[in-house]
Amino acid sequence: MIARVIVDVPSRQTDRPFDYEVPQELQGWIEPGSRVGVPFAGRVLQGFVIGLAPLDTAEVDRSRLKAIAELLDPLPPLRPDLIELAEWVSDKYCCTMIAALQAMLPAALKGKAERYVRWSESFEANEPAAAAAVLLPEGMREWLKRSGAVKLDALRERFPDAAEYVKAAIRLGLLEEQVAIRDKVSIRKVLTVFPPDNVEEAEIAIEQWPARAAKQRDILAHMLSVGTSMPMQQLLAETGSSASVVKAVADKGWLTIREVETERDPYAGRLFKKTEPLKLTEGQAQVLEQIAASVHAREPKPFLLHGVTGSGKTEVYLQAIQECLDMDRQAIVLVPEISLTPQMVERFKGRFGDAVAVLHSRLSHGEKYDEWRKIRERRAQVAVGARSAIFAPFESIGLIIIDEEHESSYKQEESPKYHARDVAVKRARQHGAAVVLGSATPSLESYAAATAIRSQHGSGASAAAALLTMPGRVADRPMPPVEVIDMRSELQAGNRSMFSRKLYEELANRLERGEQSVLLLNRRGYSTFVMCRSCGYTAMCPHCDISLTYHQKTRLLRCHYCGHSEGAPAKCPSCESEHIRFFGTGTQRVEEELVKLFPGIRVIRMDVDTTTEKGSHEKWLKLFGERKADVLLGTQMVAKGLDFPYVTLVGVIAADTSLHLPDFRSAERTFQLLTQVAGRAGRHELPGEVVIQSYAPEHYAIQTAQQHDYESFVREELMHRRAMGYPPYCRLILITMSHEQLPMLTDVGERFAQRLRDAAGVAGVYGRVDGTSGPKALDVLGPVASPIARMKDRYRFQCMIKYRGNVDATGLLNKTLQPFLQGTEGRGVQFGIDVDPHMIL
Ligand SMILES: Nc1ncnc2c1ncn2[C@@H]1O[C@H](COP(=O)(O)OP(=O)(O)OP(=O)(O)O)[C@@H](O)[C@H]1O
Ligand SMILES: [Zn+2]
Ligand SMILES: [Zn+2]
Repeated sequence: MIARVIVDVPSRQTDRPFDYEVPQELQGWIEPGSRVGVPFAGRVLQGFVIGLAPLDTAEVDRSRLKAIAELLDPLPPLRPDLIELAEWVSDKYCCTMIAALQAMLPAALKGKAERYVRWSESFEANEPAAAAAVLLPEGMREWLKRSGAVKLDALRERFPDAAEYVKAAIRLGLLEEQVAIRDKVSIRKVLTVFPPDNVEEAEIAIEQWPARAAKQRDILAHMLSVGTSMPMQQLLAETGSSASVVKAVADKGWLTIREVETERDPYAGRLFKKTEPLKLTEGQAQVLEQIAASVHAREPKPFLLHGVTGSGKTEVYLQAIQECLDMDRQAIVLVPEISLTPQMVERFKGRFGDAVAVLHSRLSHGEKYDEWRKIRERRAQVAVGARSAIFAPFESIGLIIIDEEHESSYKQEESPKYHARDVAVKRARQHGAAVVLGSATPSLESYAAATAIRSQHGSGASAAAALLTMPGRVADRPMPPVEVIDMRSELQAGNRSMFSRKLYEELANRLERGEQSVLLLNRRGYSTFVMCRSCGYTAMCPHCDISLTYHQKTRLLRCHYCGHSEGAPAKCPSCESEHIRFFGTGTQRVEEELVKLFPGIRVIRMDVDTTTEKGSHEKWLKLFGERKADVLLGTQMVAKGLDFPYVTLVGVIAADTSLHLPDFRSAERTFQLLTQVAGRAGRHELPGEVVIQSYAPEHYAIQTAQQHDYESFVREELMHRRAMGYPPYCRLILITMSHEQLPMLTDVGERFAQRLRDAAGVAGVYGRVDGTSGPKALDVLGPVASPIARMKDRYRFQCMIKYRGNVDATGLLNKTLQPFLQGTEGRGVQFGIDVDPHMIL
């Protein structure tokens, strides 16, 4: 028997399966989806078996055929449907097969940690009947019970023919698989640092701290600004300091260090109040009926659920999931990373209890692995998670829900650059599952796919979807009235504050009435950079063409692309002026102004600076939910999914900053943001109100957001897209090329673009793509220097392929790129490909 193995070499040149012999002792253990170690170019590398075949079909001669060196897990971590899905992902997004496969697994399975297997006492206690049903080889049960966790290799050696039984027992939960031996204990001890009790004293101490011990001072300042305890490891990572410095501060009595027990189950011990299904409104019931019918019919049909903010989409999701579980099938719910708050988790755990597994990036590797195993071993039937949860290893998926489907975080920005929405539609087709894309502000792509626009122009991003709508809020609550304030006339009237008179007044009202406000500072396109006010000098990364970002807490300048960091200068390096300023996050300035205007106001500020620590995001929301603050002030992250009954005012400080970015989606993103944040007001009994401040109040994105008028926005926006030839009227592929030497790069770039044009010409599809061009066309724009023209000391160029949806552009690209790279023409130029890019900048 031979195995076809995708080996972990991240290069396009070796992106194909290699044949290996399956040694006698591993027969029965190895199946498609197994992870193995194989000899490759003189080393043993990790690989995935994607198929088995008879020995005589091997691509090389028997004498040169190498054997698989080791088996890494008792159960194959990948299911056959996921291997097929990986093939689709690698085709569609022009990425290597290995990148696609690895995207489907939890990080704990990527390393080469030892595998262990052990007897599960808890399972046996709960399900003796099932336990008895598994026929284990003579003596195995006793041996395992005696030995605790045993290495997979030891188990195989002792019971060479037990493959089938062991795998069945793991699937059933009778045996447990473990990554590393320390996983045996579910409680870990973590060295944790606690901030001082007396904050005022500590602040004074910081002021007077001797200058030569600046590192110690920084540690203490960091702990004060965080305000809660944190693991030592995390503190060191965040400050770049060393443990001895932290100990020195502790020795002086300002910090406490001790061991704290932590649970592996991130939600262990937390009680979720059981919720019962609500009686649906008529609108909800109609929508549910259609979704349920599709679930029952096992029809892989996507629905686009356009429901205004507060229309009760979540309750529809919950009841649709129930239908799916009743059929003994499983459900995946994707929510944007940022909305994956305890509030959100509670809604699902409250209804389905332990059947819910939660997957998100803030979990540790071990926690993620545990949640993943719950799914694979059928202990969980519902997976709630961010983007990558779309790969949850369920056996029989009946329903996939994507909440806030317009969110750009569903698009992965590193390879494989997949979009979870499109993967969901594909996976649903494999399983015969229904798909629900829900949003108050659907993306234009999805909306076009669900309406006639797509069929007219043959450019749909995903399969045609059926449109479902919930145009009103639950209990006939009104949408909040939105007032748009022209900030130009404020200035003319002599108001130089960042708050308009109206917003000031309304804030004062809320304070008086004890109600809460949400303030959004639209900061897309801004960053915290350093600029000299005398000469205009800005601090740039020496390796990348991009300004450095200032980090308040560590007082360091960092490059977001390569990680370079340096101390913030006290004097301008260019003109020696001392007027060098940190243009802070902006939210900080708003906070200062608020405190000045309303002495005693309680403000929670949420932005990148205050939410980097694990759990901080949740902490702030919890405080706000408990009404321990009057104002929740923040960036984009306050706009989503929040449902607080006492929020009656939403203010947007600067609505337009995102309007003028050189990105064809800027109007769409602005409309979405304004509509979402406006939707936070008046969701319960108390009526809400929204004030939007703008310097371009006549812009249609702002006008239509004011009217809560999604359809009008779409109509206007589609006109622009059509005229300019942008999605959904065409599709895009962004090709980024990089090299250390500029002349080499320009030369290769030109050649490659020409090669693509030639190939399109031969295929008979080469032509301009805009609103008026014919139905079958593909154009190649560029190459031009990328907006970030140099990164990590490499120059960057880009080409854009613009094409109609009925042209096989990825096929053409794959066919052109492979020989180009394998030949001599590529000359070390690195290619990055982004299909349906979201970041054009
Ligand atoms: N049938 C119902 N009866 C009573 N209350 C309901 C019903 N359905 C939903 N609700 C309540 O209405 C509020 C809004 O619902 P939900 O948060 O699901 O809205 P949504 O459509 O997801 O909004 P958004 O897009 O703004 O997140 C919630 O507090 C929810 O508990
Ligand atoms: Zn200067
Ligand atoms: Zn850099």
